[in-house]
Amino acid sequence: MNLLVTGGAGYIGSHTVRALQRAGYTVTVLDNLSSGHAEALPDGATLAQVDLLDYSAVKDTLARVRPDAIVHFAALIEVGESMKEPARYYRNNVTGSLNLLQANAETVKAPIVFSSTAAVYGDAQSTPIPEDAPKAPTSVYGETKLMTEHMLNAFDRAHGIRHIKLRYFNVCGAQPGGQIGEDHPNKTHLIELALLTALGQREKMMIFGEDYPTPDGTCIRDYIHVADLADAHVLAVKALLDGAPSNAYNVGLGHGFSVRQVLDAVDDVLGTPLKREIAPRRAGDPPSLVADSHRIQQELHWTPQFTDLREIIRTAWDWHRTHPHGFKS
Ligand SMILES: NC(=O)c1ccc[n+]([C@@H]2O[C@H](COP(=O)([O-])OP(=O)(O)OC[C@H]3O[C@@H](n4cnc5c(N)ncnc54)[C@H](O)[C@@H]3O)[C@@H](O)[C@H]2O)c1
Ligand SMILES: O=c1ccn([C@@H]2O[C@H](COP(=O)(O)OP(=O)(O)O[C@H]3O[C@H](CO)[C@H](O)[C@H](O)[C@H]3O)[C@@H](O)[C@H]2O)c(=O)[nH]1
Repeated sequence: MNLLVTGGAGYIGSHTVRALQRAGYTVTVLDNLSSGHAEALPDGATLAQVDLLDYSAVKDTLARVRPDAIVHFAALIEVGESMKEPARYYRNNVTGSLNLLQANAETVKAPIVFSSTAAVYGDAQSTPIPEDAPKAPTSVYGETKLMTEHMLNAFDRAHGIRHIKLRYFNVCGAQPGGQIGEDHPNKTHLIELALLTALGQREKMMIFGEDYPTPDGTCIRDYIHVADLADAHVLAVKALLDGAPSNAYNVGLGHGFSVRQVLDAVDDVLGTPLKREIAPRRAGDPPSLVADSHRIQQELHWTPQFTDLREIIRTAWDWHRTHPHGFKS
């Protein structure tokens, strides 16, 4: 079976491409390498260096590869940046996704697994958050993902193209063995920044807000290991290829950790405390996002292997200390 993976040269994509290959799929990656790395691709994966904003190139790639299913990761991903540069986010994430959906509808009509996000829920009214909770993104990034979800629904209704939306919570860690890991050009993710601070590349860790309505005043998130998330994609692809109807699944562990608790866990793994400073809130950040992931566990039989935050951080640390400058190390 042939798969097209958009954004497969990125952090989550490159882990998932490997998991899909291990499950027996042949993978072509469509990526413009704006934040991904050709070096992150494993042997056997073919790279089509194409921008999703180039409609005819996307359509040509689909017509040539003729995938049985598509996994769609390609996007800009930063909550804070999306508030400052909304046009770039709407164009890349919404128009880019629309190009993919329309080109697919005009060619192979392959089912799609889509990278959605906990950010579609915004300020959640209850926690943990089930899939049918109200969607009210607090960031442009979250809005672009919710708009893409709506487009997927419309293409199912109009063209019978099925999809699975995977709403990831906070993805972290690295493939055990230290060969690939997180290397975003702009470093914004909490754990990646903390570990780069430990390597001396940053002076201190900033805590963005300590006046949130949470027990210690800092934001709460649900941290999931990238290898477990990659497995969720393999299960979603299999389900679609077996004829499953469209659906949405949260992917998280169901445990919330505050920014302070995450930094405490990083200190434990490093065996030494990082310097911390309180900074103002970052625009667009909801106070708490914790997943109710029962649906994917029950329906797709997803079972996370990494359930201990310190163990997850240790896998990320193995990657960063052996690749202090990412793929350029
Ligand atoms: N990292 C997280 O914690 C997290 C959480 C929830 C959802 N997500 C979603 O998961 C997906 C992957 O995230 P990631 O952390 O691996 O990010 P990433 O930046 O490492 O990967 C994104 C990939 O998409 C490519 N890309 C971006 N725009 C493109 C375009 N117009 N055409 C072709 N390729 C393009 C980039 O070059 C990159 O390889 C994204 O859709 C993101 O929104 C990530
Ligand atoms: O130096 C830092 C970096 C982050 N934070 C805080 O740590 C928490 C986590 O921030 P991240 O940037 O690591 O992750 P986000 O929750 O902002 O976003 C991530 O998870 C979301 C889903 O929950 C989205 O999908 C998004 O793509 C992905 O980047 C937030 O409260 C943030 O304000 C800090 O205090 N200091």
